[in-house]
Amino acid sequence: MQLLSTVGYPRIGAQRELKKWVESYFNGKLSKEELLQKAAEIRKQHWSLQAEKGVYFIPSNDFSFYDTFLDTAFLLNVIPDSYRRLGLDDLGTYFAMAKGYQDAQNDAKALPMKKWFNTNYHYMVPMISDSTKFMLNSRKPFAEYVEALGLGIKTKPVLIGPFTFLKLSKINHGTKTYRDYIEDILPVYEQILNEFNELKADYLQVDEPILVTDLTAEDIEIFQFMYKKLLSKKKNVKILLQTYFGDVRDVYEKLISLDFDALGLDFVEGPRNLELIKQYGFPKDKVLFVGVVNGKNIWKNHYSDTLKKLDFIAGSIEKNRIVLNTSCSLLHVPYTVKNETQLAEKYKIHFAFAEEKLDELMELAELFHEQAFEQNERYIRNQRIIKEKLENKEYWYEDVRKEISSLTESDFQRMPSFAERIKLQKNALNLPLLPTTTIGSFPQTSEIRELRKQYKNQGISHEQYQETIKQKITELIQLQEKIGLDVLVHGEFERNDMVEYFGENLAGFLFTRNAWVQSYGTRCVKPPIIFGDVRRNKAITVDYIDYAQSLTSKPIKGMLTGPVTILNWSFPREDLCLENIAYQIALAIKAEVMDLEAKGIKIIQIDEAALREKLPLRKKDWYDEYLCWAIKAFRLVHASVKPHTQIHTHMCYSEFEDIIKEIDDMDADVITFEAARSDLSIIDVLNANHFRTEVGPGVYDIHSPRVPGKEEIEEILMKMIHKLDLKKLWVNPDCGLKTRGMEETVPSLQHMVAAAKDLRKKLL
Ligand SMILES: CN1c2c(nc(N)[nH]c2=O)NC[C@@H]1CNc1ccc(C(=O)N[C@@H](CCC(=O)N[C@@H](CCC(=O)N[C@@H](CCC(=O)O)C(=O)O)C(=O)O)C(=O)O)cc1
Ligand SMILES: N[C@@H](CCS)C(=O)O
Ligand SMILES: [Zn+2]
Repeated sequence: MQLLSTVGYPRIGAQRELKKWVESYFNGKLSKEELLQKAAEIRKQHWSLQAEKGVYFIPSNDFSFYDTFLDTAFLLNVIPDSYRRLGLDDLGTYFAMAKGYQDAQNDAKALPMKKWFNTNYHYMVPMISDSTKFMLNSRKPFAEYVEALGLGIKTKPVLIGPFTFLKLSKINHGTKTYRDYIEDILPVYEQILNEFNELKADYLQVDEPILVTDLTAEDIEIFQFMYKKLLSKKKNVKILLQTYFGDVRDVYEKLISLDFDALGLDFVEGPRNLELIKQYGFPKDKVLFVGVVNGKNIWKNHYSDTLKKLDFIAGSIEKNRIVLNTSCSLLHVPYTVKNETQLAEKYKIHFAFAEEKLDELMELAELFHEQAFEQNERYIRNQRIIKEKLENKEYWYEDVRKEISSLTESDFQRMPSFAERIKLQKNALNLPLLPTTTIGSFPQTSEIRELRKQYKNQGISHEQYQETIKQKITELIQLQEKIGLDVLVHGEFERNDMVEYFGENLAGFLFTRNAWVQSYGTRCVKPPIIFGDVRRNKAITVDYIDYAQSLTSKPIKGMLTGPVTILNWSFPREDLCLENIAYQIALAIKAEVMDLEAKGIKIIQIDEAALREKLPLRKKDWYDEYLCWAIKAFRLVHASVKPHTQIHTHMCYSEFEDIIKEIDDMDADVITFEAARSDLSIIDVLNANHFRTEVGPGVYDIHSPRVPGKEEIEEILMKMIHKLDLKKLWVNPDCGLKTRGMEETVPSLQHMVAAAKDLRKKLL
């Protein structure tokens, strides 16, 4: 029988228990001992479930209180002095790195956070400097291995590999590169290997996902050097080199020649891995962990397609050296379909969340071994469900399809040119120099969330809900006027999430009650599911935004989420063309834009927070596979507005260096984005590329409760002014304020407005 494996399992709990416990610990409502105890209980549940479902290679050390990359930094003692100096206990230091720490004496910023490859998960970026002393600083991987053994479960401990760790860390030293830390990091990994050897672990999973990205000749040489050295110290514990999110074309030949015991390859996002096996073969002394169950999407596995892949692989490798695996960690999918009690069975049959994916592994193993698998009832059922999905006409909109097929170039081209319309907009808006604004959301207090819960559970009527939201909007308009902001927002109080909310209000989407996925730390998202064609049947945001504008003479910025972001933060159908889905969503959001404009809204922001995220991991695919339609989808949304309507967009992450021209080509009038957490490096990029669009690089980081001082913001603005055209500069935070409390939001915005006002005086 085929052995089964998972790369990792979700850890937040089926009802987000871990998130709630950690937050209770932050609020002082749960003691450290209670938190540790509850964490052990949830780990036990995950291990036991996987054992029950027949998984042989069950991961351990995939659990984390915040992020496994941060755990690795902590394990390797990559802890900057600024956190050590706080004198906190281990857990306190760990959370200070995650969230920042501020008290009367101390002010430590959180570590930077970045997107984990092309997912909506964020990892904490370790900071390596000359004072970093690599050494074993935590017992976590060993303790969890022993904990599982105590339950009678022998796990496969999981570690981020040294190569990926160094490549994704920030080296805080002018001249040094990651290469300079190889000799420091390897002895710690050697020690880890030795300890697992002493603990008699069978297999250690070492994750090196960076191998699926473009590597230079130097990278490859370093990778080889590191593993030759490390593997030469290997004893009994076997090493599984695990990759995911793509293929390993740059290093496959090296991987098969190194002394790994097993390789883990992704055959969902890395179809080219099949060709590599065919072309170069697969050594007789290794085991192949075959990632065929998609760890990133929630659609049922297409057994017939998967069995074809497995058959192909079995042409080069005997079945007893093949382990059936998930394509990546199941961290990126929700827990179980079972908890979707409000979703009709006719939809649910199409989904496999983490728990159901374990069943899929088991069924695939059975089918893989059967000569006559086509007669197996599991196979027949799977074929029937897939067919039903393809033929389903419930969300099939001929009008939308027709509109898309008749689009011409002019539908993507806004007129007149940027230079002409920006003048008209400046006259119409009459804003001061360095206009101040926010990104859209204001604190989502527990009061608002509780209100929405009541509404969803039919505890209050639609009118009561709407009334209270409008009350909140009224208070927020007054607050923003008092703070002195120039362009106001309605606060997004009616939205559970910037994507899920639109999914709930567009035909073609399904939404869930419990399908939570971790985004960062304790923060989760519930991606809507794109089930068919997308259409806007009714206006979505117009009523609230129109109401907000009726309360003030200052401009209200109408707030929408863009098509690429809605697509990227949903679970799209795997059998439909992404470009087409993006255009369908674009037409729906365009209708919303036109309605807002008709109501007299002068500024409309179309957030494309996730545009950068799904850029293919291989540079050569960037344009043809993605940007060519992603940029067009955005342009389609706003191409028809009047010249004096100002279009803003927002992106949370500043790693735009290589696609800066394409971002300018989105043809927005203003773009706001994250900058504070990335040392304002984006400013040089904008400067060097003569960026045309007006810009609002964030002046403070909203991911931490830390309140920035007025002088600090002024200093940041001065740096921006030195490099960017003063007349094109906006002043705003990095991102929306939904995760913050009012207590820090108000002083932060007051400082921001005061800094802008002071500078205006100085500069005029
Ligand atoms: C900008 N970001 C976003 C990303 N992806 C998205 N889909 N959306 C984003 O905004 N990716 C990149 C970043 C990630 N950033 C964040 C920031 C904040 C969160 C977050 O706060 N998530 C919330 C859940 C939000 C939500 O859906 N809330 C619902 C349900 C609220 C709830 O839990 N209700 C309780 C009752 C009330 C209570 O006790 O508070 C319940 O049902 O029991 C809502 O508001 O209605 C989180 O809690 O994690 C995510 C990503
Ligand atoms: N308008 C959204 C963008 C977040 S990326 C917000 O302010 O939360
Ligand atoms: Zn943002």
